[in-house]
Amino acid sequence: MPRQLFVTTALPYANGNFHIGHIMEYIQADIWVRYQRMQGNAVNFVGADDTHGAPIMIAAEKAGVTPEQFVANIAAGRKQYLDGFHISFDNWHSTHSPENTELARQIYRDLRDRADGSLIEVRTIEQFFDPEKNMFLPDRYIKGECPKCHAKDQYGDNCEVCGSVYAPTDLINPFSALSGAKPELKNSEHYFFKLSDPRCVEFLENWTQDGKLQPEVANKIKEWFSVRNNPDGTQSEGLGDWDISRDAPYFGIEIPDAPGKYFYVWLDAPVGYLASLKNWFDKGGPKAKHGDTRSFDEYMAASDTEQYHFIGKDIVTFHTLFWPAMLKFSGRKTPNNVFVHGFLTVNNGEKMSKSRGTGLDPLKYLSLGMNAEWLRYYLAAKLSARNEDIDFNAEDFMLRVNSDLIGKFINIASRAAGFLTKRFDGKLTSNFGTQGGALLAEIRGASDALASHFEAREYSKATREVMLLADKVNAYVDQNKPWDLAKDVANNEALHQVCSVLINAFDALSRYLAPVLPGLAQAVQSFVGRPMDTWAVAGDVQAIQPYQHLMQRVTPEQLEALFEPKEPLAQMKPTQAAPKKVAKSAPAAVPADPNAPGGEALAPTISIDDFAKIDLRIAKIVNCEAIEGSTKLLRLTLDVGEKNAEGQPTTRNVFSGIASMYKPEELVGQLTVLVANLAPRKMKFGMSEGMVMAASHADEGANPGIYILNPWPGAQPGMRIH
Ligand SMILES: Nc1ncnc2c1ncn2[C@@H]1O[C@H](COP(=O)(O)OP(=O)(O)OP(=O)(O)O)[C@@H](O)[C@H]1O
Ligand SMILES: [Zn+2]
Repeated sequence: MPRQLFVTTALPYANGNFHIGHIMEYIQADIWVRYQRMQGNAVNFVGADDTHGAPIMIAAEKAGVTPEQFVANIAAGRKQYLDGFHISFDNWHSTHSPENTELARQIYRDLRDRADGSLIEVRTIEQFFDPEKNMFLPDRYIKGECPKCHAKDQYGDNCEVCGSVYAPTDLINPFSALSGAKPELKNSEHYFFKLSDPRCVEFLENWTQDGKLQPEVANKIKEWFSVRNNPDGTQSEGLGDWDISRDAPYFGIEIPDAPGKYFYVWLDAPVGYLASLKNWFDKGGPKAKHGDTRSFDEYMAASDTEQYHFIGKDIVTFHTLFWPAMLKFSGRKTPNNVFVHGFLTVNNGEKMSKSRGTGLDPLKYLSLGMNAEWLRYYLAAKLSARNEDIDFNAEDFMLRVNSDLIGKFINIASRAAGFLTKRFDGKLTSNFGTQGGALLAEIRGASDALASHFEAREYSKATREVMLLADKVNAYVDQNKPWDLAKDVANNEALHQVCSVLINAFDALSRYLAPVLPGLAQAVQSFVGRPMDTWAVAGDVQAIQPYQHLMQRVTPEQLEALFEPKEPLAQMKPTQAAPKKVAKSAPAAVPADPNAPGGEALAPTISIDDFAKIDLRIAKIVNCEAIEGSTKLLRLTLDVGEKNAEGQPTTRNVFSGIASMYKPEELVGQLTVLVANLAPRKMKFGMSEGMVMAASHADEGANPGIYILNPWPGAQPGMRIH
């Protein structure tokens, strides 16, 4: 009987595009799903955008669009990433959908209306309210002075300077980060899920400690149940009740029979797993895919349906406490397991960040022509079932792809295929000889061990095992030297034998790696003429098609380009002959067009959201110096109205290619315009922390000159330009 598997990845928050951390999670889940499908199991693998909550509402307002439009724009960008990295979701949906609204409300009603006593309670709480914006403020939109170390401009829940944790009401001189107004304390009725109820505590203690979770995860959770003394002298209570409501205005799902109250985004986010699955069932997906004619409700009620969630370590509480309790006490099936992974860092620990735009840009990776399967293989080689961080290291990446994946594995096929095609019409023999027969038996005998590694998400063990087998195959090649055998037709039979062993070995190893390398597996399927999408295939390869190159090596230039920061325009100009390396990464050169304004055609239309991504600020040039060793650059010291944690004013260092036009002393004291959120860039003379805007003609030969912008008097450093 095939297993019935319902598999999800964490729903990405729709406030930005995917970063490489998301892609890692999807690759981890996709490998598992593909392995299960190869075993003949019926998998429904779904994802969705997590769309609700204050951050999205506020981001949409800033961008000048409705929240619906905002999340629709993000959704429209998802496909290119998922297709690009061969992520085989069956369905992608949204938490802003009729299915999710209906399911979230039903789960809530079921919790509220329990015959053995409601698990929902309404309580009045005191909260900060922004009188200008007319809304209650989420913790992260309240700022003020830290009550412990008195650092200014700290968030409402914790201090980034001294690390202490407090309530927003403890802040000294609090202000709204949205309007700057002084927030007022106001009462509001909130809805709570009574997780501290003995029914919930007992259930969760058992659910989290019965051995299904990863041991390190289960141990961490254990702490949350017990009353304990904190280092700062306070006492933690054990499992507390969970505040599941927010007041209007809020982008979310309205709570039934509670006008003006919305579900907190984390209440309806995991329900999105079910919503996406329901949407997939309602569209007839499972019927078309595995002949499953059941309804969504029937599927979820069936005792053999297994439910698994792949998530990152930052969202364990939601998935191992709140989510199972919501499901259990609304009378639904609880997850069979939650698989937790660590974070991906890039080049020795640099943490991924949406806002700073650091790390490894997945779309840039693809646009450089880098093979998605290199990344899938590399991550597989590092991923285990443990909740631990892994690092993407460029050198290690090149080594594993070029030496292991291509050098040890792919090359097996190319070493044998030519002889078979030229000398034996592509036909293989099943007479493998003693040594070859033993080698193949060993490789084929590894099938169960490899299967259990994939099942247990021990991908690094699986890839290591495959590479050890590949080493044995390569040792066999070196001993039997097909290129020597080919020199004398008297050795024809031996040559045929050796090459047939190699292709059969390659066939088996390709199948073992098929969950990791689905694109390669498809190419190998045509090459060896038998399926690569089932785990077990009996018999031997009979014949091959002429060999076509299966995979390129990764080049140092590709990796260099991948991590090269983008070149800001004004820093480049005026440059007659830019060094080659710089030119390569510069924005696509615009051909001079004498008829177009300024000598270059207008760039394609952008939306107001695109524009909103660029943060332009008024900057005061407080100092300006020529740079020894550069005839083009000036070093500007800019005041953009910024302060450090201690409240001291800070300045920025920016280089600008305007030395041909301005003397440093003429610029000191002037106001100008800075692109303030451009990623900092390391230049020969130091870090450049932004870009000063300047105008120039595309045809520098005929229209030389570069002119910086100068706002009208009255503008103050730090003002945003809209
Ligand atoms: N660097 C990372 N490595 C691996 N997984 C990550 C990384 N960053 C986030 N994730 C995972 O991505 C999933 C979805 O996260 P989400 O979209 O909320 O992204 P996020 O980067 O945490 O952004 P935000 O701060 O906006 O919530 C979660 O399972 C999270 O653990
Ligand atoms: Zn502090």
